[in-house]
Amino acid sequence: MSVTRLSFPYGESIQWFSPDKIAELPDSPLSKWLLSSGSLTQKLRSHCTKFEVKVLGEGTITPFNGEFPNQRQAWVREVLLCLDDVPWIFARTLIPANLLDMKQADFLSLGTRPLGELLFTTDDFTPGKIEIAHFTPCKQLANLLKTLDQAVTKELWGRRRYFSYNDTELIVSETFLPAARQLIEQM
Ligand SMILES: C=C(O[C@@H]1C=C(C(=O)O)C=C[C@H]1O)C(=O)O
Repeated sequence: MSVTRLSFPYGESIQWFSPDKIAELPDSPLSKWLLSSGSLTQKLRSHCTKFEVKVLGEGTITPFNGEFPNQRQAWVREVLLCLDDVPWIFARTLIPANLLDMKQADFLSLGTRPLGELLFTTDDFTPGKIEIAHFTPCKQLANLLKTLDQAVTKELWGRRRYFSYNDTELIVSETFLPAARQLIEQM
């Protein structure tokens, strides 16, 4: 899989909704994955022999309009979570500058370790609300999926979770790629 950091960021401006505002969530088990609490990494690891985080890019950039209210800039980390060499999740994490300052070593040294190892192994971060989106990728994300040979035949589903740390919070969004949806729907 040859993706380049030159195209970072891959994320797109997406409309997120509270789950109860979505007329029709996808059939289970996908909706169970979208709404599941706990570490997604842990859940993914139980469905593969080889779990890998491929970092697409990280850096301080401007979030999309409305993506991260009151944050003109944020540390953004985009990764692919791969199960047995198949990319399942495109994840985009937004970390506000004040939180990055407090936990710089943790976040900047993550590399190919999953963020979940940081968020779920200490009591520092409190999981908050989940929002859901379903969308047709265009531009960067669509191009990324082309390079991954994952044709988009139907809308993608994603979720984003808020994690609070003292009086600030980070946002983790996870988009389920076509390969993941196909395999989850066979479960
Ligand atoms: C938040 C978690 O961490 C996962 C790992 C990520 C990363 O390494 O950037 C991003 C999103 C998550 O799916 C988790 O495991 O639930």
